Amino acid sequence: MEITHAAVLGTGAWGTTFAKVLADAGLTVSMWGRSAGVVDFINSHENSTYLPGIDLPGSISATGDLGVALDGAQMVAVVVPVAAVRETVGRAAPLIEDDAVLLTLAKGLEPGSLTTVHEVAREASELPAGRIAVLSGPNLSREIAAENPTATVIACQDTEVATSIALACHNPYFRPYVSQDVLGCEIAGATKNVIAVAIGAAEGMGLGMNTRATLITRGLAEITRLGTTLGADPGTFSGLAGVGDLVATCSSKLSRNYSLGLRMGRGASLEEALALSPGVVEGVRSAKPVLDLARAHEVDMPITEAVVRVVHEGATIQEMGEMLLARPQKMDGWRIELL
Ligand SMILES: NC(=O)C1=CN([C@@H]2O[C@H](COP(=O)(O)OP(=O)(O)OC[C@H]3O[C@@H](n4cnc5c(N)ncnc54)[C@H](O)[C@@H]3O)[C@@H](O)[C@H]2O)C=CC1
Ligand SMILES: O=C(CO)COP(=O)(O)O
Repeated sequence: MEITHAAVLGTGAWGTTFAKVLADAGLTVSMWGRSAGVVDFINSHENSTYLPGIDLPGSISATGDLGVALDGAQMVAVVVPVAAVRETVGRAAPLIEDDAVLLTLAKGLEPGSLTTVHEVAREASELPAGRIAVLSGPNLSREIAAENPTATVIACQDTEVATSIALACHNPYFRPYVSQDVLGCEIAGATKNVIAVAIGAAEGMGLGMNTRATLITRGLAEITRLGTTLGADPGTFSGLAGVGDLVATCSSKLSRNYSLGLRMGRGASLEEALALSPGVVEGVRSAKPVLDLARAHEVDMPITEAVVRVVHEGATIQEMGEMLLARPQKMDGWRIELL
């Protein structure tokens, strides 16, 4: 199936950037958003609220009417925060064209249900799993909007669907790879945000590159442990959606998760750090669901656990550092696990 017209639900930083990616790949794009002011900005070719300074192509239009946005769309990209996916997809479902495919771009787990975004979208839309794909990778929106080259992963049970979507969003600065490991991509995307909060905090406390490299490496270990226990492909975690996204998110002040940790490491409270964030900080929202999921499957996730203690249980950043360093060493045959 050739996709030439898409709807993008969500007019935040990533939704607007992804609409530009699609437009620069030759599609016409109809965006839907709940804020009339942001819709007007997009129709005047700059989303001054979420993506100031970036000219948007004329092939992007925006509306507050979901039916108008979805009319004729062969692909529906869902780019709202995780907490809004169920409601947004549920409202969109009756209006989605018969053969259209759904693409989810949010990264996190739904609190309470501990469900991945793909699963939430499947439940809310009642579409078969093979018509819902997931996009995840090292995709800091601001860099992509500035047309810095990057790659990503489009994962779907149905490889033909993933390939159609990959062809639709491939442009000179955005290169998609195709995978069937939907679960692995989703677990990688949800968990790296939590690790980024810890790494930002370490940086904010003045710790250096060795600490960062340690936390990235051990973060990847705990992410991979959870993913593979749940049935994901271990290879996903050494690819773009795994280590690729982890490194990007844990190394850039453009990341909201990393920046939140950074501010807290420098002394801000959680509330102060959240108030300064330009958008949703999924690592704070997903930390507890990720830990609950890990505990339900008896998977050890010490860095995630330390973040949960800070963002939900009132521990200080200093206590978080102590929690990680004071962990007893575990002997696993000839190996010593330090974190
Ligand atoms: N910004 C980035 O670089 C990237 C973000 N993501 C993920 O994409 C998702 C969205 O992120 P951003 O666009 O950056 O967030 P954002 O905070 O910049 O924008 C969120 C958008 O969703 C809308 N929204 C929130 N609740 C809503 C609801 N109940 N109904 C309808 N619209 C609602 C807001 O009005 C806003 O337009 C998150 O899960 C994020 O982790 C993934 C990759 C890159
Ligand atoms: O997912 C992202 C990059 O791939 C964006 O990360 P933040 O939500 O931390 O900005």
